[in-house]
Amino acid sequence: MNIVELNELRYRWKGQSSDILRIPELTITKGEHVFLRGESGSGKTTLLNLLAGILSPTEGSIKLLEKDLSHASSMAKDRFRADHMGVIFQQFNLLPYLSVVDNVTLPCHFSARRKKQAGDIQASAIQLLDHLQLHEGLRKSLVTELSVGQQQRVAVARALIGQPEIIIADEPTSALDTSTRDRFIELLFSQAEAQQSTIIFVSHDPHIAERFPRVIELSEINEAL
Ligand SMILES: Nc1ncnc2c1ncn2[C@@H]1O[C@H](COP(=O)(O)OP(=O)(O)OP(=O)(O)O)[C@@H](O)[C@H]1O
Repeated sequence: MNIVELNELRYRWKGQSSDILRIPELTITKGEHVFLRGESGSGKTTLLNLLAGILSPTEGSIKLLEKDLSHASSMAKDRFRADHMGVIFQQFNLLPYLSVVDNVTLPCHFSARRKKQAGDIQASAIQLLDHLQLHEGLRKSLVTELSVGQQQRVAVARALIGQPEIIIADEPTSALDTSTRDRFIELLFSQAEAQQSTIIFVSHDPHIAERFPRVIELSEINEAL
């Protein structure tokens, strides 16, 4: 099954005279772990935002799970993201006034599908946090009391809860030391494999790229560069 299908995709920022992205074709299939590589400013985050439905293509189509979402309303895209995507961005977008566990269970409050798949959402959050080796004593803490590396793990648990089909991660390991980074990747992979999720991962770290079975060089698929 194709999880992502791009066709003749173009994206141009408002006020710019040229496209930042022009991708004739890209297909990512179920369960693939894909690493997206490219120079700073080449459009990696822009592409992830298009996939996540935060931006809309200037031209062309984006199909996710075989549904064409290019011209869907923002509400429909928000719904789709809540139901089918776990997103980890550079700024983790954790809610400062909620505890660690409540941040992790958040997607289940926006998506009945994710809630159903998680089952007991508190237990599911705790299980994910345990897998990610977040100290038990921190579960009830506010996320503002956590180190950046600990916050990254909370963001990962939140992305994985309720078994979304697509995990999108933009530089999620930038604040981790090498051993925590390696453990983080192991856990992301094993969790994604257990739930058959597709991963699309952006990072500047060449050691992480080595771990991915498929590396996409943005310059090779993007004719706008
Ligand atoms: N909100 C915006 N409005 C206008 N231009 C933008 C906006 N966000 C990004 N850009 C431009 O789009 C281009 C691609 O940016 P993007 O963040 O996608 O690159 P990137 O490959 O993720 O870079 P990095 O590796 O440094 O994070 C840059 O030239 C940037 O200036």
